[in-house]
Amino acid sequence: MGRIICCGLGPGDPDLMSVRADRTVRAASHVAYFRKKGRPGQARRIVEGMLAPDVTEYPMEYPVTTEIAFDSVEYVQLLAGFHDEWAERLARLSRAVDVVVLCEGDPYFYGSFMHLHTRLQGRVEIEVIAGIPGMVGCWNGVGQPIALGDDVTTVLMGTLAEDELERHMRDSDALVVMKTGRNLAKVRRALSSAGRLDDAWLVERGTMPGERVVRLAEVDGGDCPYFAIVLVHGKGRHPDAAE
Ligand SMILES: C[C@@]1(CC(=O)O)C2=NC(=C\c3[nH]c(c(CCC(=O)O)c3CC(=O)O)Cc3[nH]c(c(CC(=O)O)c3CCC(=O)O)/C=C3\N/C(=C\2)[C@@H](CCC(=O)O)[C@]3(C)CC(=O)O)/[C@H]1CCC(=O)O
Ligand SMILES: C[S@@+](CC[C@H](N)C(=O)[O-])C[C@H]1O[C@@H](n2cnc3c(N)ncnc32)[C@H](O)[C@@H]1O
Repeated sequence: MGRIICCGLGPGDPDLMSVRADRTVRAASHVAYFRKKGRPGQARRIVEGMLAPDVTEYPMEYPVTTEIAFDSVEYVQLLAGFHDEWAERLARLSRAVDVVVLCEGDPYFYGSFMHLHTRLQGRVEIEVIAGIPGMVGCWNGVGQPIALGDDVTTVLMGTLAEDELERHMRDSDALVVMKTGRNLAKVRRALSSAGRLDDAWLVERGTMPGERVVRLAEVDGGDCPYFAIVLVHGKGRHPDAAE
C-alpha cells in the first residue's frame, strides 16, 4: 500500500524549499502536479532539475481557468469532474506506489490540493509537507515587517466582491490580497475607497524568475499575472512597537 505525499514547495525559489521537501522530491518515482493547459506549471518549474531520470510524471491539466466565469454552473461542474477523475487516478496509483503531489507554497493554505484532499481523506494515507506560503516570499521581497505590535492581518482573495474587499480593508491593519490577476483594477478601487492605496505594494512572481516589486499606485494598467499579491504593511501600536 502506497501513500499520497503532498509536498509544499515554498513560494518559488527552489532554495526556499524545506529539507524534507527537497529529500521527498528527489526520491520520488511518481510525481503529479497541476498546470494550465499549454504551460509547464509553476510547481513543476520549481523542481526542474531535481527529479530522478526515471520518474513518471502526471500533469493534471485544468480544463479551464479564466475561459469561463468561475462562479458559473459550467465551471463548477467541469472542475468537480476534473477533481473527481484525478482523485480516482491517484487513489488507484497509490495502492501500489507512493505518489508525490507537488504544490506551490503551503498545501493547506488555499492550495489546489485541498480539492483532492477532501476526496481522498480516509481512503488513502496522506502526508502533507509544510511549505513557506507565497505571501511570505512576497513580503520578504518588499523588505519591511508586514505586521507588528497589535496589528490585525487579513488575507483577502481578489475574487471577492468590491464592497467586501473595501470593508475588510478598512477594518484591518496589515493586508494581503491574493488572486489579484484580472481582479487588480477592482482591488485597486477598493484600496482607494478604504484610503489604503498609497501604502500598497504589488509583488508579481515573488521569489520566482521575473519577480517585480512596485508601489501599486505607480502601476499602469489594470492587469497583472495570476501569481501576484498586493500587500499593505501594518504600522504597529506606535512607531517603535516591534516585538
Ligand atoms: C477561476 C479562478 C478563480 C479563483 O482564483 O478563485 C481560479 N483560477 C483562476 C485563474 C488562473 N488560474 C491559473 C492561471 C494560469 C496561471 C499561469 O499559468 O500563469 C490563471 C490565470 C489565467 O488563466 O489567465 C492556474 C492555476 N490555478 C490554480 C493553480 C494551482 C495553485 O495555485 O496551487 C494554478 C497554477 C497552475 C500552474 O502552475 O500552471 C488553482 C486554482 N485556481 C482556482 C480558480 C481554484 C479552483 C476553483 C475552486 O476553488 O473551486 C484553484 C484550484 C485553487 C484556488 O485558486 O483557490 C481564477 C480566475 C480569476 C480571475 O477571474 O481572474
Ligand atoms: C491557489 S493560491 C495558492 C496559494 C499557495 N498554496 C500558497 O501557500 O501561497 C494562488 C495564489 O497565491 C498567490 N501566490 C502564491 N505564490 C505566489 C508568489 N510566489 N508570488 C506572488 N503570488 C503568489 C497568488 O495570489 C495566486 O493567485
